[in-house]
Order: sequence, then structure tokens, then C-alpha cells
Amino acid sequence: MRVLEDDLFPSTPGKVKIERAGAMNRQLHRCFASTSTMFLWALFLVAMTASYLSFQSFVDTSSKYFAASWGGLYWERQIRASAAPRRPPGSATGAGMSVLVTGAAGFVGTHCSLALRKRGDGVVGIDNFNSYYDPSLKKARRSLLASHGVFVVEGDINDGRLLAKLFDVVPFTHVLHLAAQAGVRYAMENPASYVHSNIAGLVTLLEACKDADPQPAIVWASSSSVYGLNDKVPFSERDRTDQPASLYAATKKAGEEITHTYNHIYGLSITGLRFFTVYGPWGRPDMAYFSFTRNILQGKPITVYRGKNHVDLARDFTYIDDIVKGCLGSLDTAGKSTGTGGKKRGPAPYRIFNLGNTSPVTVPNLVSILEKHLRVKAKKNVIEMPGNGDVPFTHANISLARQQLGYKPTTNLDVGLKKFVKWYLSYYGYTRGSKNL
Ligand SMILES: O=C(O)[C@H]1O[C@H](OP(=O)(O)OP(=O)(O)OC[C@H]2O[C@@H](n3ccc(=O)[nH]c3=O)[C@H](O)[C@@H]2O)[C@H](O)[C@@H](O)[C@H]1O
Repeated sequence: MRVLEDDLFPSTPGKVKIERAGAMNRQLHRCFASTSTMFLWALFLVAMTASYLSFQSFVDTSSKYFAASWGGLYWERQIRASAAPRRPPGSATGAGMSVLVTGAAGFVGTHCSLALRKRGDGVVGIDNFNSYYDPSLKKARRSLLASHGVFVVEGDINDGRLLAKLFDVVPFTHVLHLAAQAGVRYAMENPASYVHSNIAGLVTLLEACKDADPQPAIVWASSSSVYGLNDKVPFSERDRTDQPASLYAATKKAGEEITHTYNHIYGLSITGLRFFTVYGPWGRPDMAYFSFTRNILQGKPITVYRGKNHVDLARDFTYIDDIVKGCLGSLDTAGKSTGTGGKKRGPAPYRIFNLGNTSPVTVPNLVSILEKHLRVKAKKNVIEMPGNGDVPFTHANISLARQQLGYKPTTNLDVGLKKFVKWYLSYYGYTRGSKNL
């Protein structure tokens, strides 16, 4: 410090005052000069940072826009063509619907989209092709849909801009909402995915539907799992559903409450379908009947859960074609939504139906049927059901659906699994009588 002071203020007497004053002036000047230089530099840095940040946000926004796998005139043309009903004029079944099917590359979504298309309705699908299970199976389902003229948009139901765009391009009459994070036990591994799809995604979709003009009628997939620990059988729609056993069940139950709110406030027509363990060709690889088949064919053991006191678990397994009839019956009987411009104009229907088979089968019995159709014995590990969200049994009372939708399941587990096994062997390239079977 001293050295610095001496350098700045030379110690020659007499000269000191003048020189010091001059030096001080120079110093002050230098100081001001350096302060203003620093100020200018700081200003420059702030300006640079601000322009960098705004450039970044521009890049982010525009990259989102430009990287989107949707949009453009060709895309819109494909959407319109896919959404156009093709029923013959004057057809007894009316003019036909335009249905937006969410989760269209999923198991139930694919079957429903095909059935709608085959009878002449317009269908546009949306699916995010996530990797919860093998996306190549979802892509194969998309190819199947494409070969029947059904276009599937690759996108997420959490993308409000995409949904708004779809409703902009097509005045959908109905939404069949099947996109969801499925699976009961996976909820312990990845709870956030259930909230993302089954809660946040549902709300984003409902927001788009309530804003749409005209508002569509909504039919959506709830689940038998909402009955949770209910032990009054068979499960009726009037039974309590406030004891979920898994986060999956809780998000489906939340969906029933959330859709009720949108029905109440905005006049959206809502039909919730409680599916009971749906199975069949093009099914979900995470489900027991599918993974058991894979393991049995590969000579790997399967784990069979058993309830307390050695009681077998049972499910009201429901064949996909029966579920499809229930979904189409729901779309056909759904009353109109009443709102416009986000405002309710009158009461709209709010319905909930069980779609089950009404004849539960135990899991060991499911395995025996598979062994028969595969002609291979399973290597079974029987263990007590872990506390993983499973419920011991499900059993649907379907009187309401029968009465109001004409729902009447016709396929028992034996016949349904035979069809599933036939599809599985062909899809995965097994040949009867050859070395691989
Ligand atoms: O109705 C529904 O709402 C749900 O149905 C389906 O759930 P679940 O009925 O649990 O079907 P699924 O996994 O095939 O297990 C079947 C049986 O096999 C037993 N199970 C399962 C796996 C295993 O390794 N071992 C075993 O014994 C298991 O303990 C159970 O007893 C859908 O996945 C779900 O998304 C939802 O739609």
C-alpha cells in the first residue's frame, strides 16, 4: 500500500501540494475514466447476456416448432382425409363420426380405430410411442392402421398446441381417449409417469375438448382397478371406489373425478369405461397372459402370484373384441356435449360403465389354458403375492352396460387365448411342428 502511495504521490516538498493536486485531478480523471469504462463494459455485458438469452429462447421455441413431427399443409391434408367419414350417403347408421383416438397405437386403441374405420367412421389417432413396452410393436400396429387409411399423429396428449391444432383442422364429433400409463405394478417403479399421462395428460386433453367448437363427446378408459379393496362381488358401478390399492388405480379414480368436473363446469359429454383385464391379439407385452406366453415358449420360468392362505388370484379377463363393441356402443350412445366457447349451455351426460366378462378365471387356470394352446408345459414358480398394488380378484357386474349399450361379451378365455396364441405364433415367427416349437 505504501509503495503504491509513494508512486502515486511523489514525496518532493513544495511540489507536493501542486503536484499532489494535479496528480489527484489526473487520478480522479483516470478513476472516472475507468469507472465509466467499467460501466460501459458492464452495460455491454448485460446487453450481450440479454441478447444471448433471448436468442436462446428463440432457438428453443423455434427448434420446438421446427423439430415438431407435425404441422404443414401435407400433414393437415392427411389429417382431414383420415378424419372424413366414409359411410355411404343415406346409410341407416347415419352420416358417420369423426373420432380422435388417443393411444391409437396401443392395444385397445388399434382395435377400436380399425373397427371404427371398417364401419365407415373417420378416425385420426395420436400416440407418443413411448418405450414402456417394445415400441416396434406399436409401430407395427401403426402400419396396420395406415394400411386401412387411419393416420396416427406422433405426439403427446400433454402437448396442448398440438391438440388445439388438431381441433382446428377437424371438428371432431367424438374423442376416444385411451392413451394412458397402464400397468398396476409398474407404478411402484415409475410413479411420475402415471401422473404425467393419467392426470396431467388427461387435463390437457379435456382443456382442448372444452375449448373446441363444437365440443366433442368423450369416451375414455377408466379401469376395474378403481374397485381396489372392494370385496362386494360382482363389482357394480354403484360400489365404493375410494380404496385404491395402487397408484395406477388412484390415477384412474382421479380421472373419473376430473372428468366429472369438466362435465359439470363445461358441459362435456363424458363416458368412463372400467375395463377388466383386456387381452387378445396385438396385446400388451407387460400383461401376464402375454409375458407368460413369451416365457413358456422360451423355456423360461413364470412367476405365478398366489393370495393369502394359498387362495388363487382371479381376474375377469375380457376379450378385446368384446371391449371394442363396448367402446363403439359407448360412442354411438354418447349424448352431445353442450358447451361452446368454453361455456356450458346445459347439462350433458356423465356415464360410467363396467366392461368385463362376468366370469372370473384363476391365474393357474389361465396358465393351463395357455399350456394347452401352446402345447408346452410351463415352469411355474408360485409365490405369495407381494404388496405391489395387485388385488386378489375382479368380477364385473355388466347389467348397466348391457342395458344402455347393448354390451354382451361372447368370448370366453379359452376361445380368446386360442386366438391370441395363433396371433402370437404368427407375429413372432413360430412355426408349428418346426424346431422352434
Ligand atoms: O383391469 C384393469 O383395470 C387392469 O388390468 C390389467 O391389470 P391386471 O389385472 O393386474 O393384469 P395382469 O398384469 O395381466 O395380471 C393378471 C393376473 O396375473 C397375475 N400375475 C401377473 C404377473 C406375473 O408375473 N404373475 C402373476 O401371477 C396378477 O397378479 C394378476 O392376478 C392391466 O395390466 C391394467 O393396465 C389394468 O387395465
